[in-house]
Amino acid sequence: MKRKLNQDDEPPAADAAAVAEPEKKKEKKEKKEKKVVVEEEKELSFAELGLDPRLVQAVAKLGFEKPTLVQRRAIPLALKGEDVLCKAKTGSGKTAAYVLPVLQGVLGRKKTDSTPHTAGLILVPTRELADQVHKAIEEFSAFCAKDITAAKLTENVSDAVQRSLLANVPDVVVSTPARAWKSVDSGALSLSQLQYLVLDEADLVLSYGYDEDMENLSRSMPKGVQTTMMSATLLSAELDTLKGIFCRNPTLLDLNEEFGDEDEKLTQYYVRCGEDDKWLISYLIFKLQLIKGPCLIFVADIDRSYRLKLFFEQFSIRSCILNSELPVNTRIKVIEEFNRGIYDIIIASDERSEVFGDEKEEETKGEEEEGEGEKKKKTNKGGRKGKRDEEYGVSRGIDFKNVAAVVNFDLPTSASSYTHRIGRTARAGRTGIALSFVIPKELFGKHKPTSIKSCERDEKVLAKIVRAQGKMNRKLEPYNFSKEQMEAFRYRMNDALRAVTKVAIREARTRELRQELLRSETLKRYFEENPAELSHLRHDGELGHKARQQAHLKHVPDYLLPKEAKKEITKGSVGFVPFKKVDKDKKHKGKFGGKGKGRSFKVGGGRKGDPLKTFKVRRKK
Ligand SMILES: Nc1ncnc2c1ncn2[C@@H]1O[C@H](COP(=O)(O)OP(=O)(O)OP(=O)(O)O)[C@@H](O)[C@H]1O
Repeated sequence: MKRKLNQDDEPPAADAAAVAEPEKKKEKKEKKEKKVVVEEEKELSFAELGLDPRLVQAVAKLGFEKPTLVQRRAIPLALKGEDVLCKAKTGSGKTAAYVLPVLQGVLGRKKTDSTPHTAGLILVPTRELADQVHKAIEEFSAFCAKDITAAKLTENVSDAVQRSLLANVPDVVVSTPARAWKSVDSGALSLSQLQYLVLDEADLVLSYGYDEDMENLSRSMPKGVQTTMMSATLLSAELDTLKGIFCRNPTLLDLNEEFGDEDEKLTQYYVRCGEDDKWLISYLIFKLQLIKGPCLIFVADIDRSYRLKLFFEQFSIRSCILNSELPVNTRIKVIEEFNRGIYDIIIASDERSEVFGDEKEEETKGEEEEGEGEKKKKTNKGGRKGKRDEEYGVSRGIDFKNVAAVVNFDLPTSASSYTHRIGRTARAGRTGIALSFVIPKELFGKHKPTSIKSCERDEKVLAKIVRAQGKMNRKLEPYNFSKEQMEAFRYRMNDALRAVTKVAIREARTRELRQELLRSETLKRYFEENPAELSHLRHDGELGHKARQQAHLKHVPDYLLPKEAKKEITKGSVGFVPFKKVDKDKKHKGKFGGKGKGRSFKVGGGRKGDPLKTFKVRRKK
């Protein structure tokens, strides 16, 4: 925050001599503070932050013209050797803010000391995030030749492969705490000469059931390791815990407070509606393309994600699924391909509350208590279930590119989950929309087939979300759909819902899993040899073998569309949404402009060239 100098505090003349000395000091201090302001206004370049020219060259290649606020503030502190605890909004560029100083440190050491040792450890809560951070390190060190090596420990490889990876003594290691500790414990990774420790999504790293691993790791590190911790949502109690474990005397940067109205690029809406209405509205939004561009839909659990996908398939709306059951390679590839513009819709199950069922209440309670008392330390060890990957997560830290909208089909159970989910859009200064469905208390449980337990507290959670967003100078606005016009589509929605039975969901879930496992393992080698062919493996194909197919639902007949012009949901469009599509090119695009146009995906040679086709045939034999 830019500080104003107070010029009204002139001391009385008689006291002037007595205060002369402190005054001088005060002036000096004020000058110093002023300098900070001037520097801020000047908006230093990456080079002016004191970074190595090779790193500056790399960020330039990535198209980063100037450092973001968090980079301007955190990088100089880290370069000075200070511990930093930083709270800055989602998508504000925290990755570069902590990676660049670590790389700079490694480069600096290599000038005088060429003995190999792991100098930097970056801990993240999920494997998806580890993959992303590892890629960022590779990009930022693109001009450092072989001076910087990095490894991630989150791949599905055997212990032997992991060992050989670490035998090369990478300068920087990216991992989840559990995998880092496993490697340290087995002797494959040595932290004895560690200089830099980073905890990204620091609050989650601690609350994910990693506390024991973190304590073990902290005991394996030398004293005086420089520590940086980042998150968009750090509570004061969490900060205290983190400080207690790792930091000497950290500098706290709370940049969320410096974020003004005028910087806001995210528009947030919520829709209060019945349990079945959200299926109806979602059908209309996506069939009539009221939201344009790539979209992320969050649902409460895995079954729900398949249900929504199968429901959409009834209307020929294509989507991909992300959940913790899918192999990590598939998950990472879906994210990559979404970022390349291959898919329009991802349905992600945000299972943190499902996997750590017991924690859910505690988390919400903790937020209620925020500011009043200590947030309880979470213990998640007991809550883990089934074969799901405990290190799965896509609402935290993942840099989905160009997401036009985040739809909270099911509202999360806490305000901080909401902040991270909606943070997948409006990143890096872009605009975006968040739309959340909220089930009012009086409508909860009224439509049994679509009712889920987590929505019972929607109203309470919404109140917390509004408060938490308010603290960041953000607001949510109500969005109303015209009930009358929606009604015309209700019977189609009911037809589709009826076709998506529990059996169909179970079958789709098993089938998808089997298929992805097979693709992931069997085809791995083939695609390693033929990387260009990877794009043949689409993840938004149809699952609906068992779901009754109803051709009439695939199109929207003219008579159903109201006369008013169709308007897409955009910033500032609060209130009534008429549905008719105005599209001059309608004739050329098919009656209702079907999915896939604009972001069309074409693989060389169509189905003929699709290796999966042959693969499938072989499997059937
Ligand atoms: N200085 C910059 N100029 C332009 N783009 C940038 C700059 N710094 C980062 N970006 C881009 O901004 C996007 C968001 O960055 P990043 O993922 O580091 O955000 P974050 O603050 O870590 O978000 P989250 O809280 O969700 O983890 C990325 O696509 C990144 O490439």
